[in-house]
Amino acid sequence: MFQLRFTTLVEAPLTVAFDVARSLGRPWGHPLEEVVSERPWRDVYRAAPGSGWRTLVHTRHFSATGDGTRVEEQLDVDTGLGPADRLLRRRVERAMQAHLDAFAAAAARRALEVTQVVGAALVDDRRRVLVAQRGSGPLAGLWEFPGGKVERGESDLTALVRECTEELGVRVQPQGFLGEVPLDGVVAGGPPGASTLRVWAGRIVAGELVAHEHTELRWLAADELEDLAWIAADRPLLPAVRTLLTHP
Ligand SMILES: Nc1nc2c([nH]c(=O)n2[C@H]2C[C@H](O)[C@@H](COP(=O)(O)OP(=O)(O)OP(=O)(O)O)O2)c(=O)[nH]1
Repeated sequence: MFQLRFTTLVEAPLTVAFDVARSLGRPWGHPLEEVVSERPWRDVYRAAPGSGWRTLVHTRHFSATGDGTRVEEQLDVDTGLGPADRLLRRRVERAMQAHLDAFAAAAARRALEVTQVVGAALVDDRRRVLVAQRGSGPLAGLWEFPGGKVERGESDLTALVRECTEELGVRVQPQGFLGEVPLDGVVAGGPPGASTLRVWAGRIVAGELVAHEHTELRWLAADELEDLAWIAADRPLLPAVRTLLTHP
């Protein structure tokens, strides 16, 4: 019996890392059956009963970070053949390393096809967050984090600073990463994984706030977050914003 763990940081949003991992399969020939699939957070596969393995379970966790998606994998293997486990372990380890390098490269390539939106949860000295009401388009009237689409060749944080200057007339300093949500079908329709929103905490460091593109700007305290008419896709990020405001 042995257990192997691998951690890979992939320069791609969650949905892309998850979908590419699944399309690549695994570096061994034995077919596995899926027992859990929670896109884009987690999946678990195991060798089917009767396949000859006493245990073969492959668990993957995907989590968003400021630098991309962290993929944590665990393999639990028992051939039931004692010493054969040791040989197998070395082979699986080598095969997995090469496989994970290829996975990271493939996911980074696929990420280039995704529309990435960045948002800023800007916090003031009174522990309030700035929210903005969209003025036009299908989401007009709903509230969001200031921000916008990352342009080709631009980093997420460069885009965040640029968008805040364009939309609000201020210079912001991004701080900790707050989270990521899929925007499938929200930005431009498109297939699952076609767009994502990644949000950072931040502060205004220069300039006077002006709503250049939004109908209205508001500063909200933690207990006012829930009642706002948010773009629905943003709601899963609210607990992290609340934590930011209550435990700075
Ligand atoms: N800025 C922002 N956009 C969001 C949020 N939630 C959400 O679904 N979106 C969607 C709305 C839009 O479809 C898309 C962002 O596009 P945008 O039109 O603001 O981007 P942009 O400023 O780069 O505009 P453009 O160049 O396409 O005109 O992401 C959010 O919290 N903030």
